[in-house]
Amino acid sequence: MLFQVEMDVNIPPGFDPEEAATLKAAEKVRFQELQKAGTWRHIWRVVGRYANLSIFDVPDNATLHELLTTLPLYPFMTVRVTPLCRHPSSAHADDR
Ligand SMILES: O=C(O)CC1=CCC(=O)O1
Repeated sequence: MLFQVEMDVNIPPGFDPEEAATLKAAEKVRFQELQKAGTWRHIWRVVGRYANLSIFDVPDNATLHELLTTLPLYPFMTVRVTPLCRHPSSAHADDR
């Protein structure tokens, strides 16, 4: 199942910069694992915001929930999820 996921990251002012850097590095590592696995299919920066717009490919809602809530930056994120399905005009066989 495909999902559009928009993540806004809000690290509060005054948060320890070293801890923030550690969390960002851990987030990148987790992202790269999930990208290699084909689970985190796409990511784009949202212009002008500390936010990304991503496409996830996961078996079900519960898997996505587990995955998102265990991301290192999750405690600082506002997450919006939009379930997607294949458009009848799509030429991409891997859209599901
Ligand atoms: O920078 C972000 O939008 C948060 C994030 C998600 C994956 C990653 O590497 O950083």
